[in-house]
Amino acid sequence: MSFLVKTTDCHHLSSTAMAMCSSFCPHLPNHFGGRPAYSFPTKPLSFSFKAFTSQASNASSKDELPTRVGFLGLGIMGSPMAQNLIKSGCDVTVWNRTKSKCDPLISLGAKYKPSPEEVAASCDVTFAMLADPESAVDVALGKHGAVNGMSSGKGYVDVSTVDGATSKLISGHIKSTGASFLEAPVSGSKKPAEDGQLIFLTAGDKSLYEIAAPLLDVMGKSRFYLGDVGNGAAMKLVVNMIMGSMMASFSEGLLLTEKIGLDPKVLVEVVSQGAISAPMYSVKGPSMIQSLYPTAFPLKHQQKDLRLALGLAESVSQSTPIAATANELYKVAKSHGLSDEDFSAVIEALKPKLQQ
Ligand SMILES: NC(=O)C1=CN([C@@H]2O[C@H](COP(=O)(O)OP(=O)(O)OC[C@H]3O[C@@H](n4cnc5c(N)ncnc54)[C@H](OP(=O)(O)O)[C@@H]3O)[C@@H](O)[C@H]2O)C=CC1
Ligand SMILES: O=CCCC(=O)O
Repeated sequence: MSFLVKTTDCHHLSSTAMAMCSSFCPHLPNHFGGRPAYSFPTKPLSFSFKAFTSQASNASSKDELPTRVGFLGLGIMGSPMAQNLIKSGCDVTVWNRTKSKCDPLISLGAKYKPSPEEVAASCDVTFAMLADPESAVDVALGKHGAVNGMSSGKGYVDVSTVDGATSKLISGHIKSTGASFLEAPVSGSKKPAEDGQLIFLTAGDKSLYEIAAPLLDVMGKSRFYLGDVGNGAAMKLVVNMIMGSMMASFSEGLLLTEKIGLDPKVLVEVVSQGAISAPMYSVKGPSMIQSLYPTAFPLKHQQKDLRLALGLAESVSQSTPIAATANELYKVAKSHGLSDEDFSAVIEALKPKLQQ
């Protein structure tokens, strides 16, 4: 396993890597320049940019470096991620099931293709940010799916949160075309996506990881390479399993505080100063107290992640009673029409009117 955190400059990158960054996205050095400093021990990245271009069916000289990036799925996460790629100077082609969501990106300079197949065919690296396993499979492998546009020298990077089996299925089909596959689900929500501060949990073809690294660095603050396909998906599910339980527990605390006559706003402040402090509590607590749930991470996706994490735990006979209980609460919240609210709306499932 290896990981890398964004730095203020590109001094940690080899000159080859820098050349590659600039080739993907001409404005990358400036983009890196404004970021917060982190230092970390990491192996120097060895980019195989030339190797990649030599495999590309449409790259015949150094002047035709693979600069074309596809983006499939422009929801809460995909839109800002694609937007950051465009702003950093990448040549981005977008597709979304609901076409109108492409329009703001087209205004920013993105190209549009009417199917995932056509995006993949016209791009060197194609990202997919889709709702769930079903949509990830549909877009990759369905009629006019991305797989039909893939070929040797191209790469498919699935950043959706899915289970390992789904990721392996997609990987198998993509690789059968001669293309490379990387799973790269993200930790971090709407605001980190807007700010280019996501955390990528990647696994799959190491060569594609290295090729995609400058693009991941435009969209994120750090990236982990975890080995075989399935490991990135599994890590993401474990993280979100913990998060779902934390939110359910926090919800109980807020409601109990209020019921015993204490001020839940004070609870949020106390929690923020102690060992269990987490940005999630400080960010979401004040709106939860007002019963407001502006959507950053849809509740339906949190429940999907708990469901998939429970399946993962089951597959290795690991007991996860807390996550299982939390999952039930999210299911109750969903059944009361809260699917598209933020996942912090799970607190509603603990209020008497919803418990009947
Ligand atoms: N929001 C968050 O905070 C985070 C979300 N994630 C994960 O990222 C992924 C995307 O999340 P998010 O952007 O919030 O979700 P959204 O619900 O906002 O977007 C989902 C995207 O998937 C598309 N889609 C859904 N079903 C289909 C289908 N059958 N065929 C084609 N496209 C489909 C939607 O298209 P359309 O616009 O047409 O509906 C949309 O582009 C999920 O896997 C989620 O778990 C990961 C980290 C954080
Ligand atoms: O999958 C969603 C994760 C949300 C977050 O990490 O804040």
